[in-house]
Amino acid sequence: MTRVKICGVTTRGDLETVADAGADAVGIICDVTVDTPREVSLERARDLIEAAPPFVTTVLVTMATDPERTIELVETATPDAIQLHGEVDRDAIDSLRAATGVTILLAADAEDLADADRYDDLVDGLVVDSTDEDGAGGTGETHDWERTRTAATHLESPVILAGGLEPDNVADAIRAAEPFAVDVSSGVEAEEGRKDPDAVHSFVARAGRATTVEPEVSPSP
Ligand SMILES: O=C(O)c1ccccc1NCC(=O)[C@H](O)[C@H](O)COP(=O)(O)O
Repeated sequence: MTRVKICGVTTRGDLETVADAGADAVGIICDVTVDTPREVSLERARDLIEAAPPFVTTVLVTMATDPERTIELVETATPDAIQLHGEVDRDAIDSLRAATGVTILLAADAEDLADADRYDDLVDGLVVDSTDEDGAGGTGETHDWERTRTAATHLESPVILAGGLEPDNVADAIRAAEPFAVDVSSGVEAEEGRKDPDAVHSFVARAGRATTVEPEVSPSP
């Protein structure tokens, strides 16, 4: 079963929608260097993370790279995991892990999977995404899912497929890339920064129904 993360939640109502739809994880975006309607303050991030029900993994998504700041984000907002975008050095990841023990996900540019190889031994998961020149996500752009599948065959870390996914393409993406999880942000929005409940439910249901294994055909009697 492919897991599902719904990213860019900004309100308690949308958090409820995501949990009701049966998503495995929710992403809350905080401290990014790009202008996005999905960014919330650290206080709001902490509030949303506290409000998340049990069994929904909370992921703080950030472009902060300085270890002191990432440690502060984790200690204040107390997410289950942190997702790092942008130029992050290995020592910064080591410091963050040593100080907090938090699960660490790293966004890797789907067009250049060198970072995925370089950080594979250091992180707990790799988000293969269509990032912009600053390393930000939320682009709404798809990439070559077959290439992600090929890369994933030699990566140790679980691969989370992101970038331009939506209810109508998520099942095809899962079949093509065979990821550990899928991640969506703009593809389930009603307007910038607000989720569309129907799209969230449909995305989770279609991801759940998608299978990477061909169904067995019973022999005819
Ligand atoms: O979504 C954003 O606006 C964003 C901004 C800066 C850094 C990361 C961001 N999103 C991270 C995610 O995990 C998104 O779900 C992922 O990039 C996929 O986005 P989309 O293509 O819109 O589904």
